[in-house]
Amino acid sequence: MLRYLTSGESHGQSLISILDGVPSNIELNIDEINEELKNRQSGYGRGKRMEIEQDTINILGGVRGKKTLGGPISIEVKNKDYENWSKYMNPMDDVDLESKKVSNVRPGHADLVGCLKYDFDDARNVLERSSARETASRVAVGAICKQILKNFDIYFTSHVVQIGNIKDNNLYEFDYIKENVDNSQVRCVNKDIEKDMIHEIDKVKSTGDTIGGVVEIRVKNVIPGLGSYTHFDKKIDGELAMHLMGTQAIKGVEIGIGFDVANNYGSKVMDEIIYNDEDGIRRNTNRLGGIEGGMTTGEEVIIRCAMKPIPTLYKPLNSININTLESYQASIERSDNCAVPACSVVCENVVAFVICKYFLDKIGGDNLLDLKENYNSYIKRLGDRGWKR
Ligand SMILES: Cc1cc2nc3c(=O)[nH]c(=O)nc-3n(C[C@H](O)[C@H](O)[C@H](O)COP(=O)(O)O)c2cc1C
Ligand SMILES: C=C(O[C@@H]1CC(C(=O)O)=C[C@@H](OP(=O)(O)O)[C@H]1O)C(=O)O
Repeated sequence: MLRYLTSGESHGQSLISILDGVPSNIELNIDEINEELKNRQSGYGRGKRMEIEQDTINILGGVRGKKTLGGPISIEVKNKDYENWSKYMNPMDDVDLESKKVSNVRPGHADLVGCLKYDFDDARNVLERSSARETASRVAVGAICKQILKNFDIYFTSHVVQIGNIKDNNLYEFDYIKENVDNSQVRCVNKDIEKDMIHEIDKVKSTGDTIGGVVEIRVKNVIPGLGSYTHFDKKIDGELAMHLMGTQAIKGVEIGIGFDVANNYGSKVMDEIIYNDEDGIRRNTNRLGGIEGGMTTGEEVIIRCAMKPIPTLYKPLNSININTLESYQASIERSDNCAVPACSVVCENVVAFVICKYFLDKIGGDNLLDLKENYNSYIKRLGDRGWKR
């Protein structure tokens, strides 16, 4: 079973992930993984921290000569900012616990409940781990998963479809999205709407406020039958939602038309099934986003995620000092103003992990050769039943 763990604090030495369950002989392209990390850092609205970090991975185990060995892969992303934080963050030396202490807890963050639950008088002990810095690890893991799936022509893309109330309601082809997202901007493929989004981010920033939005993730060439209807914890939509909701600041996940299923009649929600000799079994529409009964249908997987506005405001919100219980304004050091574009890259890679996990579960194989043979035999069997790739 494909699984991973991440470890590390936002201003600690490194972020570490261990990805276990990758078959052997998968060739890894480090530049492509680093490109994903760069994209996560680049979006419009990011704060000063991104000027310090230049995320790249260092593979510490599980790979030899650019090919996976079948064992756990350990991945390091160094925090450059550690140089500025070592006297507060060193794990095994005495550290300065006072001068960077966070007592004025921030609404919308894990600060308050984290301090109560883990018995801390310093919210730094909470925020270091709850920080979305951890998403760099998830992107590194997802980027490796993408490289596994590339061997089977399964591809991923994502774009920003909403910033605040500015929406891009158009439906685009997968390749059009891939070619037109600009990582240095908002990752909205419609350039006119993107300008409005940038204007909106700037406007909100000038008032000391923050803004959220919606990202869409697409997966192309997924085979039918990833996931299962047989038990709730085998449903792939459930697992996608868990991993995406487990991403910092994601407050809603929709598959296909999502909440709109409730506004429409059944005839406008279901995707009718058709067959012709040339294309095999197909759908004219894909409103249910490529998942039925907890399984992929073979149509494109379409997922949307709502990201809340960044909780740290330059116009600070009212809160309390966790130790004196006096009223204060929430602490602020520095912060992103809008991280929706970054979140699009994160969610895309989070989805890549889940799709890869279910793909390996369905197809099986300790090495790339076995995987390919099993895959071909499944595709052939589906072909005999009328489904064509
Ligand atoms: C890519 C990304 C960047 C983020 N940057 C910041 C930030 O700079 N400042 C901040 O206060 N929150 C930021 N957040 C959001 C917080 O990490 C998140 O809201 C917080 O950990 C509480 O978790 P929750 O929103 O899931 O409840 C970011 C989230 C993501 C996904
Ligand atoms: C470091 C990253 O994002 C951070 C996520 C984050 C938060 O509270 O979630 C707060 C900020 O951290 P800092 O206070 O160090 O500037 C962001 O920069 C990153 O995405 O790599």
